[in-house]
Amino acid sequence: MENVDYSLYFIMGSMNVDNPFSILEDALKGGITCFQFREKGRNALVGNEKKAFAQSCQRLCAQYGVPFIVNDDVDLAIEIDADGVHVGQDDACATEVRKKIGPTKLLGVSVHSVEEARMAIEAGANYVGMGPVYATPSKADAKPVAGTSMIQHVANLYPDLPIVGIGGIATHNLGPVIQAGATGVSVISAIASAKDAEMATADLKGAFLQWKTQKSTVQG
Ligand SMILES: Cc1ncc(COP(=O)(O)OP(=O)(O)O)c(N)n1
Ligand SMILES: Cc1nc(C(=O)O)sc1CCOP(=O)(O)O
Ligand SMILES: [Mg+2]
Repeated sequence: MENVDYSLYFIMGSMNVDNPFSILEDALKGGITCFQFREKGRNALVGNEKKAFAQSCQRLCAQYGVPFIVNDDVDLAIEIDADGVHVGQDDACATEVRKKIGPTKLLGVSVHSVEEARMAIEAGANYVGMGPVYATPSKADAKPVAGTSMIQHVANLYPDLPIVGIGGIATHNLGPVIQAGATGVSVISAIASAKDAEMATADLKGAFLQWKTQKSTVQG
């Protein structure tokens, strides 16, 4: 899959939200550019229920031309022919995942250092996720807050590597993430916990475009 737009990357599962399917639909209407199906933790669906829900989200994403990426579960991603898979440092080995999914599916890898970024590139990652930039309410086992300095470091070293900032990102604090060199931002709660998910998505998109324009104007 080529020319993926990572600018506004929404992550969600069925846990902790009342109507995940309608939130996803609102997020798609509002303009998300990538979606990650992240079904894990307490109250997460398993087995056939998980697969059926994943497939309904996948069909919806396809209607909007938005890539559908599965978190952690490489076998599910292959079984339902998802557009890609995202793995962290404690998940399946990225090199092995690339071998399993083949050359065309998207591979995202969470990284926290230059060395992890280098290894992700070697493994054939299409993009990396870097966080938590800010404190996050959505991941109990998140690493300590990292800010934006490592994003800036990795972006300078690997200018062609798409970087998605993640963790506590919202409209009001998205600017420094883009200024540091991130290609896009990934969010859960800024959309999933919003009163109006479509409007929240449109606001995030507007803020992203504003900061991106400002960055390219300054860079010339
Ligand atoms: C885009 C993106 N970046 C980072 C992560 C975190 O992945 P991981 O460290 O494997 O943690 P879990 O999400 O699996 O709990 C991500 N999912 N997406
Ligand atoms: C899934 C995930 N991964 C993180 C990381 O730092 O790797 S932070 C995170 C949760 C992001 O949710 P919210 O936008 O609500 O903070
Ligand atoms: Mg993971």
